Amino acid sequence: MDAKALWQRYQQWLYFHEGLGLYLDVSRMRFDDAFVEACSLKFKHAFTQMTELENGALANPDENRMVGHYWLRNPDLAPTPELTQEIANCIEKIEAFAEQVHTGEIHPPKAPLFTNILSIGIGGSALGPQFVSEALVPNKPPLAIHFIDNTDPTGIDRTLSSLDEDLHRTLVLVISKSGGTPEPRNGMMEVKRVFAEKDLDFANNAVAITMAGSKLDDIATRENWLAKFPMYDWVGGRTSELSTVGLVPAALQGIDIRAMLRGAKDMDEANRIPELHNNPAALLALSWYYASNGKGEKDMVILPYKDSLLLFSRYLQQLVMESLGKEKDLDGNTVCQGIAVYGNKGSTDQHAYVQQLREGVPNFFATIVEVLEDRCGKSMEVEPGITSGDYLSGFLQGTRQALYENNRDSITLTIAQVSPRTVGALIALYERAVGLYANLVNINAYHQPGVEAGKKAAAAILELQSSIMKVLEKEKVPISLELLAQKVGMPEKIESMYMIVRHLHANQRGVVLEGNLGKPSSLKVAINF
Ligand SMILES: O=P(O)(O)OC[C@H]1O[C@H](O)[C@H](O)[C@@H](O)[C@@H]1O
Repeated sequence: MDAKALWQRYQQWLYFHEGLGLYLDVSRMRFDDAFVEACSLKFKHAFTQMTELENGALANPDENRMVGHYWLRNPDLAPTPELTQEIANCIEKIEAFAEQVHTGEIHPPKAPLFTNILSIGIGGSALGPQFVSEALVPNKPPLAIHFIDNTDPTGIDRTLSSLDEDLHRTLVLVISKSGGTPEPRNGMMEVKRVFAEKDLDFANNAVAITMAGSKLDDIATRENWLAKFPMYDWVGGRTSELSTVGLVPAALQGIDIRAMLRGAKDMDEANRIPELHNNPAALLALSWYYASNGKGEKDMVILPYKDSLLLFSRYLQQLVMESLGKEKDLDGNTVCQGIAVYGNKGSTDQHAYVQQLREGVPNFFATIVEVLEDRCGKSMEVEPGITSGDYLSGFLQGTRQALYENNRDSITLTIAQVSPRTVGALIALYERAVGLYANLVNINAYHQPGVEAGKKAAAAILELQSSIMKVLEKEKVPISLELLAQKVGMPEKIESMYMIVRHLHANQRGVVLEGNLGKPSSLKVAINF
């Protein structure tokens, strides 16, 4: 396409939301009018489905759940007046709590103020808060946030040692929708132990964010924790950033949560317009559908040209991949759907993997995120008439052009600045695009059956470890792995047993291995009495 035609196409497809100062350019996605026409019926259906979902339909059929994250930023949409009231009350409660913490009305027993937050959670209970903190935390936040988002002992130690002397001034948020996920449970137990070692009462510093009646909820009630905030059955983990999960840590860090909610609400309104051209989420979904051939054939590379949006791709990874990565469609056909997401930031990535994007395997489409505001205030000139921000902007345009010239498609999403309002809008935009895309490919975006398989397998490994220890405790002399597997009664699990005992051996857990560690058949295993 020549420059003139491309400029026409750019103008034809450019979406602009005036209130949010948000532009979406899909002109560099090479779909033609026939493709758009062919999709229009599918979109008609998707818009209807989305309206039903917002009205409270059981849009997550397997789990028999409503899907209500859109109500969080517009409580009037909730299907009952009680829910509307509950959502509104909850936001007020969060604001009041943050205010009391900031003023010191709520304070730790041995200090006038809380100065830190330790957020313990994983998946949807970590990625949103991490993304938002990185994007929006003010320079001198009232409380500085730290995360434990795994069950990695070294990671836990590192986070705890960074808090060290401040632990007594640390507000610990334990975030788990289900309240039964092992990783945050372990994190909580490890943190509790350190509190006890320092003679601090954990309950005075602890806040639970979970569903009513969950295991975590029970613990928080029994131990009389400082505060509890509810999570709802009808909000999925990966769409929970604008629920208590994201709003409590954001408010505590001094981030304007009302502005985030407003941004999301405005975006939702734009995304309800049932016209492809005028609906930014639909334009995204259309672009994804085109690029991936409706089958996830291409990966989504997220390239924000702004350091503070670094975690956007990691946040989107869960939102997109856990929602769209499904084996079965809604009719039970095997479809193995999904779109892989990765990314980091520009222009940094131009010095890393953009080489492959430009010239290598063409298995992706890029989403370039542009932020118009370079910085708060004026910039110095690094060359006559040129600032660092001009460079960033130039690199962005250069990459977009270089990709296009080599037949690599891209979407460009532009926001005026990174603010609570635009971040709220970005979250809402992608939540809706994922929902629409799921409708286009006829899958349930709101369950995650595949995650369970890994969890069950992990639980089986821990059970196997207990069985191994029982057998070894009775053995007087070291035994081979083969004999161990026989005695445990699961010869087919010998490889897992090897991995378990090797791990125990490496961690002074009372199991010793004799022989060549790299030759499992040579090994003898015993309890180190
Ligand atoms: O918030 P939680 O219930 O602890 O869940 C945390 C995460 O774990 C699960 O494995 C799910 O796949 C995620 O969607 C969820 O966000």
